[in-house]
Amino acid sequence: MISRTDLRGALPEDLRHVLPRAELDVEAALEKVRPICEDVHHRGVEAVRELTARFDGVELESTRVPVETVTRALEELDPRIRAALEESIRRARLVHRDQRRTDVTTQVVPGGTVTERWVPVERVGLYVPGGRAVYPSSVVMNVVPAQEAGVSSLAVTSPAQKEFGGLPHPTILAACALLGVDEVYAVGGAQAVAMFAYGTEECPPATMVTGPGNIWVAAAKRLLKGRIGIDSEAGPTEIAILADSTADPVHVAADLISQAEHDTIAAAVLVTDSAELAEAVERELPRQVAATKHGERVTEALSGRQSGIILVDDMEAGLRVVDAYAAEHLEIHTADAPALAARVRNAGAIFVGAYAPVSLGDYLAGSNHVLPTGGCACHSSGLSVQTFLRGIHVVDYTREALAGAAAHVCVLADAEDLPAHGAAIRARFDWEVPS
Ligand SMILES: NC(=O)c1ccc[n+]([C@@H]2O[C@H](COP(=O)([O-])OP(=O)(O)OC[C@H]3O[C@@H](n4cnc5c(N)ncnc54)[C@H](O)[C@@H]3O)[C@@H](O)[C@H]2O)c1
Ligand SMILES: N[C@H](CO)Cc1c[nH]c[nH+]1
Ligand SMILES: [Zn+2]
Repeated sequence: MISRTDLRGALPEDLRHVLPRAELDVEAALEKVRPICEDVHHRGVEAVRELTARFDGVELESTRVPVETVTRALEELDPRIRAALEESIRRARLVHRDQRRTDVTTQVVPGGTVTERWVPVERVGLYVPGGRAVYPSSVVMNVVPAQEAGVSSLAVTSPAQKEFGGLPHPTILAACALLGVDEVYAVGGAQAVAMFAYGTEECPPATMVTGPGNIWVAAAKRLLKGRIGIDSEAGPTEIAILADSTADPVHVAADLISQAEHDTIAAAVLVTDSAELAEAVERELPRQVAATKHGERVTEALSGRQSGIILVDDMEAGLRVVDAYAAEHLEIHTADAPALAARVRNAGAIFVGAYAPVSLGDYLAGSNHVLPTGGCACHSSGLSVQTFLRGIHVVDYTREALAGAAAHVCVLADAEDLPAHGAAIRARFDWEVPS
């Protein structure tokens, strides 16, 4: 069900070949999504409708969900789901509120200051997945940081669902209403990203698109980045677990399965220095998979090349492996988990010890679950308030402060053979700026 690679005795230099990502990677998907995005660019809403019919089997009359439908979804929401969503929102707000930035003014010289002013982007399109599973929790994870950042125009999009009359799943609509978002579209996949990038007759363009999605959504974000701002490439889910002999194989197997459940190309990786744990997890996986609802999907994900158990000599080697892999989620199940966690350099989010499973972070830890995948965790962060902010430097110098910098500016301008830069300084003074 899951492959095992023994790296004991020799850890190869290039760990990327040991831990390949899914066969169908974002780069390969780019060629498929390019014509989709071009079609939306040139034909607008007509193309979005046709693509929705092709990929989601729904003939949309309008891509926009009526506001009354969004409001009604909340009225009809199961009170237990409402209570859980409210608690999820409350905890996420606590964490994301603390991420807000204050403007900082630095006095560089008397009369010369630089202020970093934090300004939210104007309009964001928030993607909420809805293909194999539905993700009201991703409404919370997208909307809360955008709101805390002060974004004034928020639109949510999620795939049209055949069984719900071509609307996104009602719990997704209810979560939007709970958070005060009433601009919602029934569009999924690459065409949704293109809709926000170019705008259509029914959806004004956005400055930025964020949110998780499958390989097609991640590829569209990579393709249109620049035309529109994006967060990280939050594609097919990954979990890596770094564990020693103290780990409980039942917990480890359950957590691997919990994330394999997302997608047939989800990745579940165990890195351990304990052959006994590896064997116990190998025995435990089929037992738990047999009892899980999405067993077929989980089996495909676990048996894919992107998943596996890696045996290493010790935790030092284990750390090198997980850092090279840069997982979206990294769980640490070891004797001194906090100390080891503090040494990890590359991961979207780290879950410390036996009582912080990824499932907690998916819904209720207060942390954000929109996280970088495909190795992007070595250079990108998960979704946060910062994602929606731009730091603008405001430069304010008096005549005297400029005079104090003039000679150095002119020397550097000459050194770069850009004399007009120096001339712009000289033009402000009636004395000759020495060069
Ligand atoms: N990294 C993260 O933060 C994070 C968080 C939550 C979920 N996820 C991931 O999000 C993904 C959700 O995927 P999903 O499929 O359930 O929903 P999704 O909404 O991402 O994708 C569904 C859409 O994909 C499009 N599509 C389907 N097949 C296609 C094809 N062959 N060609 C082009 N477009 C196609 C359809 O238009 C459909 O609307 C999973 O991979 C999950 O692991 C990631
Ligand atoms: N594990 C996903 C992030 O990759 C997030 C999620 C939402 N719902 C359940 N799980
Ligand atoms: Zn999950």
